[in-house]
Amino acid sequence: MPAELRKRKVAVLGARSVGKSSLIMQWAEGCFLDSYYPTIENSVSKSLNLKGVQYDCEVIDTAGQDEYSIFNSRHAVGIHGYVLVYSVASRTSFDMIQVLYDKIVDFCGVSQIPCVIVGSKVDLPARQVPTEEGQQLAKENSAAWIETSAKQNVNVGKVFELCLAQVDKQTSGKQTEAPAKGCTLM
Ligand SMILES: Nc1nc2c(ncn2[C@@H]2O[C@H](COP(=O)(O)OP(=O)(O)OP(=O)(O)O)[C@@H](O)[C@H]2O)c(=O)[nH]1
Repeated sequence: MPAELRKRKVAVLGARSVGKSSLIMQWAEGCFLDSYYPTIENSVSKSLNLKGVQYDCEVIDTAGQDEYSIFNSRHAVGIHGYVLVYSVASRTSFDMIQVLYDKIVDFCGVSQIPCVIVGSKVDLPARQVPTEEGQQLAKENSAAWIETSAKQNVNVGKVFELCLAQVDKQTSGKQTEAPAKGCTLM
């Protein structure tokens, strides 16, 4: 019997240079680049099979945000789930996570969104954001949470597995079409 198919569109957001593109590239292509090229916008597709379900994923890599960035409706319309990335070596990027989360729920008119909060670059020695603070932020927003290194390929696959699980948890789990308008309602 063919596996059940679920189509999922995921947006990856966060401050500039936190490693969004690197995370996606490591997940999709299995490679890492030390050089930095600011993203305008990009999308990557990949299929994966989890517990007998086939997920066809489209992942949107967005340009780095700051608190003054205007929220782009393309990052909410038709999106099933979110990956919000900060660098554990940047307190400013961590502070951006709640700002971004609030912008998304405000735009969508919902109280929570299927989301995984990611503390990236754990291989760097100069940590500014303790593990517990990341976990606490996720708890306060009913989000999943994980720390990663795209450079050392630590927990990269788990990011997207957690995101897909959050989507299934917060929707019927059966939805295969992206929402036609706005976010998935909670
Ligand atoms: N040490 C380390 N460096 C990383 C890691 N991930 C990304 N980088 C580096 O951080 C810089 C920025 O990475 P990008 O993936 O381009 O970051 P981004 O968030 O997509 O950046 P914007 O496009 O500006 O939003 C690059 O020089 C990467 O090589 C990591 O896990 N560890």
